[in-house]
Amino acid sequence: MDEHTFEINRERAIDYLNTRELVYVFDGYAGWDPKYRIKVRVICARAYHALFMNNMLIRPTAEELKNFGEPDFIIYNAGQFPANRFTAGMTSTTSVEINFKRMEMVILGTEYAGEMKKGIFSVMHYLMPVKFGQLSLHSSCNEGREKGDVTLFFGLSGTGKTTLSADPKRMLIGDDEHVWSDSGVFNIEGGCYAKCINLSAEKEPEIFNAIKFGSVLENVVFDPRNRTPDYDDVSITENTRCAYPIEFIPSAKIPCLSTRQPSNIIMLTCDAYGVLPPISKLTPEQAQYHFIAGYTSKTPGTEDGVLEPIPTFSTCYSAPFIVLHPSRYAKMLAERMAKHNTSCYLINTGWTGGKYGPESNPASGKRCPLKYTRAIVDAVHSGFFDSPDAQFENFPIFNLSVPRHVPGVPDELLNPARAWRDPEAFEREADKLGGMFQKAFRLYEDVVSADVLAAGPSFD
Ligand SMILES: Nc1ncnc2c1ncn2[C@@H]1O[C@H](COP(=O)(O)OP(=O)(O)O)[C@@H](O)[C@H]1O
Ligand SMILES: C=C(OP(=O)(O)O)C(=O)O
Repeated sequence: MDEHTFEINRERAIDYLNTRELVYVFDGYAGWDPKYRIKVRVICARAYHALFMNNMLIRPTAEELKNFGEPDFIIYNAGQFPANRFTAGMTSTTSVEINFKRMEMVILGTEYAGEMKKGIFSVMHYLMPVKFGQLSLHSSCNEGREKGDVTLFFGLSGTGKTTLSADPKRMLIGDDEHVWSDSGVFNIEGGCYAKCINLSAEKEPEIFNAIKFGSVLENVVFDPRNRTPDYDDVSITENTRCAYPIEFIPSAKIPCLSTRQPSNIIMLTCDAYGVLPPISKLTPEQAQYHFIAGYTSKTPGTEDGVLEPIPTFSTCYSAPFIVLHPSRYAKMLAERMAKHNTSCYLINTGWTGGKYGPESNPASGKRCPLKYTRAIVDAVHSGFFDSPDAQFENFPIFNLSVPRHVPGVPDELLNPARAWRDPEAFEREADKLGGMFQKAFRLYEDVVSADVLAAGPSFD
């Protein structure tokens, strides 16, 4: 989009806001480390958008608000009003745009509140590396209560960052956007944005209980007589959400930062082909390879038009939000992992025992039960994989180290070659996925070292 089109859309948004009797303004911070935080002003026509950003940004104290001054970044949210399709460069009535020169964001034609938080994330993906030399990441983060060890969970939407980081055994630093800085890790946000589809108190008690007065439920159907939400109702969309201040999670760590460097990185992928093992331990080269490849499946939910899991390669697990070449972030990641001796695991929260398919087909797999993924994450945190009890086997084509046993998880689930009913069908899918990785990675062949290139799938 050229600057002129931005100016037209900006003017349209401001004109629309000026027609409203009530306009809501919220000032807050992005970034818990005062050295790197930015001041954000949100100007919108819907109270729900203002409350959403009140929950999602870091709320200033009364004193901080008094001295807030001019914002570093402004969001004009006129989402109820469409963009003009006849404006040169516009292809639809929806427009979400950021102008880095003006440090402004303009929203027209969509009321999905998530656009605002992800807009700020895109700005941080520029400012952090370029202005401050720090690494922004699409990740959740938590910290051990006793050891203070920090884990980062990378992953595209729907892979389990929010679900797995809300762990009563650990302190929550944040569920979606972090910066790995020279002095530790800090959360960019002051709240969480959880998926509500099929939410239950039994499976996800922390998130279920965070939904209370002050939270914003978005697209969730509820009974107007008693205001009871129905989390199984997807009649509006599968992308039902709740935004709540992070302190609604009892184990949240306030301020949301750690001065410790990460001990573990968990790369979350949701593999609809059911090929990747529920857990494998990565070498530093494999960590770089998988970070750049960013393989996962988009699941029905966040993105419009996704009706079944669609395999995708979203570089840095963050393609829609990064603004620099992926190799910039990957290089910083490799340097930090080497300097701080950070271990890395690849966890498949997607399908096991077969690929995605109708339940009526006995050859179909199913999504890895959450209780097993949680047991696997617990094993990472207990140090099990570095203990003499851990035994690994090689997972061909992908050349991954897969444990033979993990406490609390059935052994047969751990190696897809054994978990599938039909070993030949598994081999066909593994070949297909390996080939897809090779094809997707061609884009990056010229910017990575030979070691990283060799860390991907191979048919030799
Ligand atoms: N094994 C699993 N691990 C993590 N999440 C799972 C698993 N199985 C099902 N889910 C569901 O998948 C969704 C993951 O979404 P979420 O944690 O919000 O992802 P993200 O924060 O990465 O966008 C949740 O609705 C969760 O209940
Ligand atoms: C808010 C979003 O991210 P996530 O699904 O990771 O919460 C989004 O992409 O709309």
